[in-house]
Amino acid sequence: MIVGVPKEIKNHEYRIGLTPAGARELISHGHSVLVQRDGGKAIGLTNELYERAGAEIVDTAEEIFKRAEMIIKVKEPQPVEYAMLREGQLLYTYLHLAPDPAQTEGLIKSGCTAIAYETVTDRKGGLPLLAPMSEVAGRMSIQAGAHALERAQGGSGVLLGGVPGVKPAEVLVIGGGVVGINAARMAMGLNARVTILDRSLDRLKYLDELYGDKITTLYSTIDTIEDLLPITDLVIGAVLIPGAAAPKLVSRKHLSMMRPGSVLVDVAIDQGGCFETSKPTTHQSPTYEVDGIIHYCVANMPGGVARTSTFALTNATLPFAVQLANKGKQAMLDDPHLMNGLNVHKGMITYEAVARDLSYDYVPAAKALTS
Ligand SMILES: NC(=O)C1=CN([C@@H]2O[C@H](COP(=O)(O)OP(=O)(O)OC[C@H]3O[C@@H](n4cnc5c(N)ncnc54)[C@H](O)[C@@H]3O)[C@@H](O)[C@H]2O)C=CC1
Ligand SMILES: CC(=O)C(=O)O
Ligand SMILES: [Mg+2]
Repeated sequence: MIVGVPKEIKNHEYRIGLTPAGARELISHGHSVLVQRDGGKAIGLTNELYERAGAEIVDTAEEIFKRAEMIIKVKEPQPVEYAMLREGQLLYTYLHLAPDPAQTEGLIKSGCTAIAYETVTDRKGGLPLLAPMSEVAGRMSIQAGAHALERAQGGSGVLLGGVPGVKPAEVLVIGGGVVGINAARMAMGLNARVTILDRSLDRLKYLDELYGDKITTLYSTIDTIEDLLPITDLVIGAVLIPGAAAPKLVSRKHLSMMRPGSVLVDVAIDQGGCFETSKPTTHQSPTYEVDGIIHYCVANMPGGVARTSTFALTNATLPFAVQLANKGKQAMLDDPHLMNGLNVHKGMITYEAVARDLSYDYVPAAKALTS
């Protein structure tokens, strides 16, 4: 199969869908890999490294989309990209369709077969292709929040760890999954006081067993959130209902309960955000203020540490990429976990939460693939 890797075009997105080592693995299985010129240059993955791995360097995205049978990317296709997709072509990338009707329509119109990293599953019930970027974003969320708390950034001027004689900041992490646990670890490491909320009692039990009295675990309800907001300096939004639009857990009226200059970091923004006042921001202009509260809502946080993130992403995506290149759509029929990644096929929506949130008919993936 011909596999194409275009340069990412989202604002300050320096990740690339495949490392040179990943390209070499695909080529060793008999596939051809096309990489857009300078696609990895910003993070030291030069054209020469890809060529040494056996890949062909191609000048334009147009040529990649034209020649490749499978496109491997990082972020959801932008309008100029989904306009270039076609029926029979595989698209393997993050999609986050539920909050993005325009992209969904674009993919439907293209007729392509679109596999979303964020809904591929594993045997343990996890999301193995989302997890590495959630680890990155969870860890970054505390750095981003700490910076936004600085007075010159509009924050309240609180240092997360405090100092001897001055109390540390209160960090509230809503959602104790992969983002949540990584955020909590970083916040604890900086000596902040950490509370984690979740709706999964199993997850709260796990976190409690792991961290004991270093954190507080609480069941997530509106009451719990309202009790905590007035004493919280930094809130991390880290909830997920796979594939679905994020539930809104902090409303605009809640902002007035918080101390001015407190910070909300909405990591769940790629699924539409879990705070009512969230709107996607970029690395170029990551924060804005609503009612005295600083919001950080960067939808591609891992792009900020693109080198680490690119290696972490390819480590996770490569085994499935090899299966897809080897077997085409049969790879999904052979592996139910990969099939869970299928969101759109030949104009059909094959992921139930996306169909429900955007009011499309739902066609189960197995049926769509065999129709
Ligand atoms: N902005 C960015 O750059 C990035 C965003 N993300 C996003 O971060 C979000 C979280 O991802 P993961 O941690 O990997 O998901 P996860 O599935 O590991 O964890 C989500 C947790 O939220 C909990 N949850 C669901 N509803 C809840 C509620 N009402 N209250 C409290 N907890 C609730 C679940 O029980 C689960 O433990 C996702 O939307 C993901 O796409 C991930 C990476 C990068
Ligand atoms: C998961 C995601 O949205 C990202 O890595 O940018
Ligand atoms: Mg998006």
